[in-house]
Amino acid sequence: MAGEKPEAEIAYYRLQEVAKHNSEKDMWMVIHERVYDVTPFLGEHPGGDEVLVEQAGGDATESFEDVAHSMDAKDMLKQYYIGEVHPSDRKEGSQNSGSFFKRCCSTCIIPIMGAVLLAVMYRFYMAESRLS
Ligand code: HEM
Repeated sequence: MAGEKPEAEIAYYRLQEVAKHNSEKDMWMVIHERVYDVTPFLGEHPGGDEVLVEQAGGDATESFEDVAHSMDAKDMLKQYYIGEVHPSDRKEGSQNSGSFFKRCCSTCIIPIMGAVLLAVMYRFYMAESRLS
């Protein structure tokens, strides 16, 4: 599977490079920070060529997700995978960017802070009720 390639084998592309491949003879696009060469898919896409042409050379993540493509469609992406967006061009907070630790921290910090606050309040409450 694409995401399982060892780090050294992964090809990284700058968005500037992806943008050059924007014709019907040579069409790349980005979906979730991954780069796909969809040239062979033109003429085969059940949603038509027009929508692909509109996204040619750009980031098609939003339009791809807006259509709520099936699992089969998501599986098909693998066939066209050629590499990843260069880390310097990734959007902050995107699904595929940042380390696991960074992503986990940003989602876990609020519940953890809430739990700590509750524990402190509980201890304070217990100490008060023992005094009275
Ligand atoms: C390589 C990328 C893409 C693949 C592999 C792909 C695959 C597919 C497949 C298999 C379908 C049939 C329905 C399904 O199984 O979900 C479909 C439908 C469709 N796709 Fe894509 N698609 C891609 C990119 C896009 C993009 C960038 C758009 C932009 C809007 C798009 C728009 C649509 C539309 C409008 C339909 C028709 C939905 C319907 O009739 O219900 N697709 N696509």
